[in-house]
Amino acid sequence: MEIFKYLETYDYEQVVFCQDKRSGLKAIIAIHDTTLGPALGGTRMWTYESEEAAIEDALRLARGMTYKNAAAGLNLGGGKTVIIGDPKKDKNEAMFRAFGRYIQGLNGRYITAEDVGTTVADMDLIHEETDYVTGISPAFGSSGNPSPVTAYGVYRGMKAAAKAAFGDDSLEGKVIAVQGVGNVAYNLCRHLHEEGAKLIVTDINKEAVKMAVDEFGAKAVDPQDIYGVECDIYAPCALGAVINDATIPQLKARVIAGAANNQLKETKHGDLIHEMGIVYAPDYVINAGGVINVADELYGYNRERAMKKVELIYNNIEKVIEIAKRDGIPTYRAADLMAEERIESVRTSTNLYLQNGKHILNRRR
Ligand SMILES: NC(=O)C1=CN([C@@H]2O[C@H](COP(=O)(O)OP(=O)(O)OC[C@H]3O[C@@H](n4cnc5c(N)ncnc54)[C@H](O)[C@@H]3O)[C@@H](O)[C@H]2O)C=CC1
Ligand SMILES: O=C(O)CCC(=O)C(=O)O
Repeated sequence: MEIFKYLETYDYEQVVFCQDKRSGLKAIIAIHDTTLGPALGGTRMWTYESEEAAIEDALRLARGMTYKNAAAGLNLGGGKTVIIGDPKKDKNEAMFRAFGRYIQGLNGRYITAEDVGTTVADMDLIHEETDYVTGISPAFGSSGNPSPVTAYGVYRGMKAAAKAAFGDDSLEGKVIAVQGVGNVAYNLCRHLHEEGAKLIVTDINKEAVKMAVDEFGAKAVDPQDIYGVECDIYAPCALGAVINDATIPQLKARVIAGAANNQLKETKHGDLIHEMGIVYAPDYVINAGGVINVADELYGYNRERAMKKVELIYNNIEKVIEIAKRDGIPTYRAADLMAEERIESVRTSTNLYLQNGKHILNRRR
């Protein structure tokens, strides 16, 4: 990988490699863009096939956070961390504390939170060493696990996408194929079940599937079969790149709306599903509930205020669909335009010199 060429192409600011051999920490912090404010994005712990795959994931996810935070109207830039390792076997206190010290060393340029493979308990350990962490225990006056809030945002966004496809935002009786029944999707399934949707689920974790079958009357299918099931809505809620050359020909859904980050393998796949008339709720717009929730901690966490902002994901998805219709472009492109326009407008206003400008974290202390 020609790293500087890649950084230049997508305009990344900074990449930090963190190594601590006593605890086994191997982490990559990627900071994409801090025009709007400090880079906020979670920490993913995963067993990567190669170091290159880990770097690529960190970079892609960090850039996604720039767009997610901008589109959600947050005064935050985009960043993300990946820790290379097995979240079931390789975690220890020293690892997260060492990682916390690396974050502290960035002096507020990057703020972390949970992502796949990390938990509130891990954030609490990071918090021993740095202020620049969100999603810590409610006992610290914090917001806790962001997943249920992300799920609520996905549910709201799915309704807006359903309205565009079916003329009505009710999900009652709709058949919804949910891929991955993890922290977010379990909570999403609960909302969908409560509204009377019929669920088809899959997961590589059999216990997760069993829970959805037992609690929500879901029908279970094997992981490779989820793409081709007869359904109204496909909700990708596991890992990324699931909308690709191999899966698109199998899809029967009229709507794609799910929690996973980086759902499109490449932008051409966003063009393809647009041509097929599928209403795609762009991943980083619909799954912003978690970051909206953790970002509220920077103002002194208020659950009610955070949930009100998350409700607006419905309106944001409607807005993206409107821009797409107006300009005759796919929704993923409309979302990018919305985010890019906001970043550019703020970049222009920050040209004005201001001594000791107001900093978002000042409000927290
Ligand atoms: N947790 C949050 O608040 C947020 C999560 N996201 C994204 O949403 C997605 C899900 O996140 P979480 O629920 O927190 O993660 P999770 O790790 O709790 O759940 C993911 C689930 O997907 C399953 N899975 C993995 N590979 C699979 C495959 N090939 N087929 C079927 N199932 C598979 C796993 O067994 C697991 O149950 C991720 O892409 C994450 O980045 C995005 C925004 C916020
Ligand atoms: O929701 C979170 O835990 C933090 C933000 C984030 O990393 C994400 O939205 O992917």
